[in-house]
Amino acid sequence: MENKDFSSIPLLDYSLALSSSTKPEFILELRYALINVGFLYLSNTDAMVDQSLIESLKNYIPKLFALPQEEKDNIRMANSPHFLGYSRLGAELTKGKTDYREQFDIATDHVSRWRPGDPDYWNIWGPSQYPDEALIPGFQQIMKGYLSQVAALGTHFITLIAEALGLPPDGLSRFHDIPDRMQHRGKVVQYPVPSERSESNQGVGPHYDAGFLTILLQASPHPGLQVQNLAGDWIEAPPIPGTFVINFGRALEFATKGIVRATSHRVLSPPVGSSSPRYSVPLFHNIALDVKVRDPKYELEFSPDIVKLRDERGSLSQTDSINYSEFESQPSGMVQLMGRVKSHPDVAQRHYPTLFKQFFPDGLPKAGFAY
Ligand SMILES: O=C(O)CCC(=O)C(=O)O
Ligand SMILES: [Fe+2]
Repeated sequence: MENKDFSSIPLLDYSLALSSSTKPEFILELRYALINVGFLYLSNTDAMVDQSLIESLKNYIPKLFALPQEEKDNIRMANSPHFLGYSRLGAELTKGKTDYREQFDIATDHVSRWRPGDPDYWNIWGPSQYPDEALIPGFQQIMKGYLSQVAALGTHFITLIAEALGLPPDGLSRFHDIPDRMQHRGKVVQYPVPSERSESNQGVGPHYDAGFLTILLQASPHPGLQVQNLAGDWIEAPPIPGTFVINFGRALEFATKGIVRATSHRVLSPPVGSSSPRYSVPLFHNIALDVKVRDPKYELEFSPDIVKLRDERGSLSQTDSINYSEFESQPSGMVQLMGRVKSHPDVAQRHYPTLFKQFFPDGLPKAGFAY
């Protein structure tokens, strides 16, 4: 039998999707990436995301992390019921090991619609915290522009995903509210160079992403991102200039009955002795908070030839990542809230005390467990 596993990550040219003569070719390549890989590189996205915005953002990132510790702590995540803000190095565990990264969670602009009495999970979306403008002039504007353009790219990309799965372009729209009522979560991440004595090179341990898709900017030339194929081997996904990396999350996998692959991935720290940290900016494109992906009202019908491609692919014999099985029964917002409570217990203790006690009956652990 032909081997359906992957040993490299496909590169797709977004501009092909924008012209009717080349779109069918793009859709076929996307179908392969969705079903067989779960990851792809996307080039030529300038119709949606200004290259100048990407360059300015890259220039700001080292300055953002170089802010005085006190200023970073002023916008710490614990201030925010929306889990948006700064997390110090070593605040999260994945698979029981500390993730060696420092990060700012910053989302697209959104006003929380939560009022007392509403479900808690409505409150995971809300305004971001930015550093004082005087400390890093212009960053806020660039970051907001970047997030909103990349989110719009994601919204268009989802129509292409629908087509690649044999659905009409709006075939996945039931999972989203109108764009103005959605929030998508970005992160600016620094993976420091470990010291000679460090026992671990875990930037972030093996995991799946939760939502529909993640659009990742590798903002420095370091390798380190790795993707796990069906055989369990780790395939390198080094930065390719002028591209985003796109991968699919558990919500899309559940919503498509396993046709789309959510693929396990991890990041290794830069090698000891590297001259600079690795930087990345993922944007996690969300689905609406109230959607229960397994509710019959959201069930999708796929043609037999698409289902056949899934069945021929086979399934993962073993994985290093286990998470988000809660999508079987819970609304998407609740799945996200539970994930956040586990990874940021200090934030949960302050803003969601009842849930906190459920997950941490013995009180605050030293660090959260991310996945
Ligand atoms: O930093 C990266 O390249 C990937 C990060 C990642 O997988 C995540 O934060 O979910
Ligand atoms: Fe990830």
